[in-house]
Amino acid sequence: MKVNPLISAIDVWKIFGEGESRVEALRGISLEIQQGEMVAVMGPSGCGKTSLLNCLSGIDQITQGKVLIEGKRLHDMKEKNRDLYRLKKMGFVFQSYNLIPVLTAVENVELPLLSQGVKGSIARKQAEEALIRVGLKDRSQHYPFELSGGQAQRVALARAIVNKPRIIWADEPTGALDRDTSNMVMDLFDHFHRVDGTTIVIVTHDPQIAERADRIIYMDSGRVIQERDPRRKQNYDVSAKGRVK
Ligand SMILES: Nc1ncnc2c1ncn2[C@@H]1O[C@H](COP(=O)(O)OP(=O)(O)OP(=O)(O)O)[C@@H](O)[C@H]1O
Repeated sequence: MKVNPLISAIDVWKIFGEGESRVEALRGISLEIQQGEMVAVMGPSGCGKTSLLNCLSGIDQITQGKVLIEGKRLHDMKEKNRDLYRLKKMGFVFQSYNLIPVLTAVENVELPLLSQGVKGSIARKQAEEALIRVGLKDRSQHYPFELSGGQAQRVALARAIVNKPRIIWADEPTGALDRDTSNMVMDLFDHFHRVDGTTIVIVTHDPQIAERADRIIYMDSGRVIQERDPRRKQNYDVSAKGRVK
C-alpha cells in the first residue's frame, strides 16, 4: 500500500513584488517529504531556500500551486486555523534563535503551549522536560542574554519540541555556531528524528550539516535541480517540470 507523504508541494510558485521589483523566489516547485525523513535544503544565496521553508510551513502565502500537509491544503485554511495547526504540529528553529529577551529560558519554551491554550502548570512541566532533553535543566531561569549561542539554540530546540511536533522546520540552525557547537545541535536534531520519529527539514549552507540528513535537496534560481541521498552517494533525476522522481 502506498503511504501518503507527510508534506507535498505541487507546482508551488512564490512571487514577491510587481513590475521592476518582481522576484520569482519559487518557480514551480514539486516535491514530497515522507513522515520521519530528515531533509536538508541547500543552494546558493538567494536561490529560494528560506522562501521554500516559509511556504511549505505556511508562514508565507504562496502565489500559485498547492501545499498539502497530512493531506490538508495548508494555504486554504483560515489564518487562525492555520496558526493553531502550526502551533500544534510544527516546531521552528532559526539561525538567530528568536528567543524573547525579557522571558527566561523556561518561559520562552512554554510559550507555544500557552499560545494554544494549554494550562499554565502543565505548560511549565512540559517546558522543563523539554529543557532536560536538550541538557539545559540548570539554565531554565536564565535570560537569553545570559546564555551562550549554543545554549540559546538548545533553548530554541526545546521550544521547537515542547509541543511534540510532527515536523521541525529549521532555517540555518547552525549558521551562527562554531563546528563543535553545530555538531552538538545536530546531535539533538538526530535524536529527535530517530527517537521521536520527527520529520525534520533543515535549510543549510554547510555541506557537513547536510550530509547528516537522509536526503539533500539542491535548489537554484527558485527550482529544485537535484536530490541526493548522502549515504548512498547517489543522485536522483529531476524532470524538466521540476517534479522529483
Ligand atoms: N519579502 C521579500 N520581498 C521581496 N523579495 C524577497 C523577499 N524575501 C525574499 N525575497 C527574494 O526572493 C529570493 C529568494 O530569497 P530566499 O531568502 O528564499 O533565498 P535563500 O536561498 O534562503 O537565500 P540565503 O541563502 O541568502 O538566505 C531572493 O532573490 C530574495 O531577494
